Amino acid sequence: MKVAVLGAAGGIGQALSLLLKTQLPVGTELALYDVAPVVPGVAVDLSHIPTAVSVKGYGKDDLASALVGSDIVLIPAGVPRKPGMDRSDLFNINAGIVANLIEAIADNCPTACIGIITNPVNTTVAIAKKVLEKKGVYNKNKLFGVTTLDVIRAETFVAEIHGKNPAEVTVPVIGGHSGTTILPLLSQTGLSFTDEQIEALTKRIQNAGTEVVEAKAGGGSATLSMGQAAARFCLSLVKALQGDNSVVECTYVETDGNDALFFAHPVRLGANGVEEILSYGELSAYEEKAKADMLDGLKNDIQIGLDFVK
Ligand SMILES: NC(=O)C1=CN([C@@H]2O[C@H](COP(=O)(O)OP(=O)(O)OC[C@H]3O[C@@H](n4cnc5c(N)ncnc54)[C@H](O)[C@@H]3O)[C@@H](O)[C@H]2O)C=CC1
Ligand SMILES: O=C([O-])CC(=O)C(=O)O
Repeated sequence: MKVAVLGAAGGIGQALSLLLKTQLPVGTELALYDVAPVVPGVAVDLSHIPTAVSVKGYGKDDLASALVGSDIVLIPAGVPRKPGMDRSDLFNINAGIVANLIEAIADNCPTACIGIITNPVNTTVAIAKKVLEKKGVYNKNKLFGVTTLDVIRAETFVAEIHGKNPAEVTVPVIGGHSGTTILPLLSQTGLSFTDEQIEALTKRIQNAGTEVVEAKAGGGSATLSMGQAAARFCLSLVKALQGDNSVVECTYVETDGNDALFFAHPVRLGANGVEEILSYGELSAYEEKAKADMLDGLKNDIQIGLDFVK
């Protein structure tokens, strides 16, 4: 098994790479790529941790070598938000970065599962689809927008309110990954909430990225919690690729278009990536309305991505 992290020297990239070095199965190869000259150093640093996962750093001109043979490619490359910005304000810089990296994936490891972290996720995943299609290697079962951070935040905040261990709480989060497109399904937690709690919790989960951006006061956005979220997603994918058919994660994937072309759903993973897109079940009236209200915005975000690739 080979896992590549593109943008590995960044805030997310380093946290994620540390977690993967310590948690990937024995014998895994971890390839760390970044345009920042520190990346070989990050790899040497991690290589001193005594686990049976080999780590190698790849600089700016070595993208092809980093990618060849990869089974999973995770992409946290790109710029993060500063206070006052929306995720969509990152489009101008990050769209081109993602498109170039995806082209290289198409050329060097066209059958890899790709997890896109770079914002705006609602749009960058659509860019990836188009680039892969143009290269003739698109497989919708292997392209994922990583929305796991919304899930772990929802689990944390719900556990806090109910005085529970977060490990015992499950909250599906559907839709997209920005503002109101993030839709936590509190009705499916098996726990009860007042209307006021539902309103406040939903808003907190939707604005949690901004909560971090403001607290970091110009120093970036969520990196450590995102590292944890991406590691959870990657380890689930590894398990599934190795034959476990029972792994379910919420992730932003291409759907039949019932809601929008891309929509985060609970997804059963397997040896070929998406094994089955699971129904998100019945929504409460509050959730139905929240979904109806955000769909046009999400579809617009997706269209911007599709239109970006000529
Ligand atoms: N999906 C999600 O839930 C989340 C997504 N993000 C997004 O993740 C991205 C990265 O965030 P951070 O790690 O905090 O930023 P960062 O600035 O700390 O790291 C980004 C890294 O990407 C590298 N990079 C830039 N262009 C590159 C290229 N063409 N190829 C390879 N590497 C390249 C930079 O050198 C840097 O090391 C941002 O777009 C951010 O908005 C952040 C948090 C959550
Ligand atoms: O808010 C941001 O810009 C980063 C992000 O996607 C998150 O933390 O959910």
